Amino acid sequence: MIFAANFKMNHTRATTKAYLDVLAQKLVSKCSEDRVFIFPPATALDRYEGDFTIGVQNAYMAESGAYTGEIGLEQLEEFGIKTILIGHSERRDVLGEDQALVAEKFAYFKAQGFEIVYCIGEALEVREKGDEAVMAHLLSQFEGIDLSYEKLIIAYEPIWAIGTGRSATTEEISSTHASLKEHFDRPLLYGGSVKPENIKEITAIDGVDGVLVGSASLDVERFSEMIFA
Ligand SMILES: O=C[C@H](O)COP(=O)(O)O
Repeated sequence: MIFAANFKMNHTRATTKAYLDVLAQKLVSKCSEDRVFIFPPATALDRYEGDFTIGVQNAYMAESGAYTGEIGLEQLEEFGIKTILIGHSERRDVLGEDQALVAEKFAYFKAQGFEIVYCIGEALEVREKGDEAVMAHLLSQFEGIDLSYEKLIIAYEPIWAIGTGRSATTEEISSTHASLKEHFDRPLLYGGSVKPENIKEITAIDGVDGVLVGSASLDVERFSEMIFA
């Protein structure tokens, strides 16, 4: 099982270090088959000791250059970062990344051999149109994406479940994951209001290979509770 924490724009360099010091101790007794990813804010990127992988939430598709405000390969290499989130709904809807840009980022970091957690998800108005509309939308988010890439992990995150405290139902997760898995043979995570109270139910669903957690990952005790649930 994969447990991924996306801090988004939360935590500082100091609080991330304190968090990871505690997490590293807890993960000494982690199940060997499980993997833990932490995506902290860019200011907290560093080399840390512990049985987890540090990933970057976003980066520009270049080694370095005149890209004000961005970080690229040169900055990631300083800390040995080789894992990246791409296509998160907040990058798409809040920061305005269209499918063409998301696919360009994917191609660049794939070429650099990065492990990529690629995010897809539909808005409530799409969900309300039914399963066919949901799948049509989700599959459109694979345009330009190599689904056979061996370092690809996919995260299905219904936008209407992100940060709302209301996750998708077991049936919604099960049916959507089953339909998605007809299109690729890669690990598929669920994200959207995952928390200690629902982690067991969600990770027990066939077709769920792990979770991508936002809000409930910000506290190391709650995130650890999910890993050891
Ligand atoms: O990347 C994480 C997802 O956006 C889920 O966030 P959430 O757990 O706060 O709903």
